[in-house]
Amino acid sequence: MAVLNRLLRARGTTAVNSIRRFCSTLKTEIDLPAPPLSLKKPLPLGRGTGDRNVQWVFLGCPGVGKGTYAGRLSSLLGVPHIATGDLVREELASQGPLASELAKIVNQGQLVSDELVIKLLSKRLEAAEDKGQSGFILDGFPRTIRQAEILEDVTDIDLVINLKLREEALLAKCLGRRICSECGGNYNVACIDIKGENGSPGMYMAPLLPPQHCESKLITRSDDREEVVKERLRVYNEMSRPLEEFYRNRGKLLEFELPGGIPESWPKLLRALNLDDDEGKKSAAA
Ligand SMILES: Nc1ncnc2c1ncn2[C@@H]1O[C@H](COP(=O)(O)OP(=O)(O)O)[C@@H](O)[C@H]1O
Repeated sequence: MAVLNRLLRARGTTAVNSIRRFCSTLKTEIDLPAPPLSLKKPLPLGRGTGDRNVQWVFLGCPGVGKGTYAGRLSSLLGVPHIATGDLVREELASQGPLASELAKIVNQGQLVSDELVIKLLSKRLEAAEDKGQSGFILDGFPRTIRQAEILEDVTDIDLVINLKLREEALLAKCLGRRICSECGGNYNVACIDIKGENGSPGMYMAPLLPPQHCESKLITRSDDREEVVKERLRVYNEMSRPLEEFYRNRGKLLEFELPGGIPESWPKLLRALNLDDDEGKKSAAA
């Protein structure tokens, strides 16, 4: 990890080479030219035999549903879904030396340091590599321009999906989030029903209720409290929103406005990604 720390202090050529060496253990094919990106036909990008798997990123505000759609696409495409928020929470739960400092940061809705997130992400990518997995769908990383630059130095990202949802739904979705403490299933008890007015359409998102055997084991994330969610939304706008421009300038950004809940949004997302004719896989992920 000293290599990463050096890189984070000075992103000079030597440091970049160091991280390239480091990341070559992750088999991220640093020197491969990025496959030509066309949002009309983003697939099959690197899905053929002997080629690498997709390397995608999900952007979007807290509560937008990055985890839900990244998870579904990861099952569909057979690539690991890597959520840095989950990695941070695992580190917190491990009660290691960093746990109490981390808890303070996360529960105030702030970002943890780039150094720590990169360390956790590198470990996770190494584990994926050890399991013979290739490609990834990143969710929650990068979250700052600095993280995006570091990622760009070490690998090619094919596509960045920017999920968008009406502002009034975001807070309610975060506050409605529930996790089963036993099986880890993610649910949402919020029922979002925005009436259409003055020409703007209404929107309905049904709750995603847990099965009966999970009902008594539901917990709420400690950072899904109203004041913390509002701070996370503010931090997102300040630190992460500039990533849209960063990836738009590179021709990698796919903007996707969620039209409603999973039943309406999932087929439309598949269509936007040119995955909709793959019926077998679609049902496998449903
Ligand atoms: N890439 C990152 N950089 C810095 N902090 C991160 C990153 N990813 C996750 N975190 C930390 O973990 C918390 C939870 O992340 P996540 O589950 O992705 O939340 P959200 O629902 O806000 O998208 C964040 O508020 C932040 O403290």
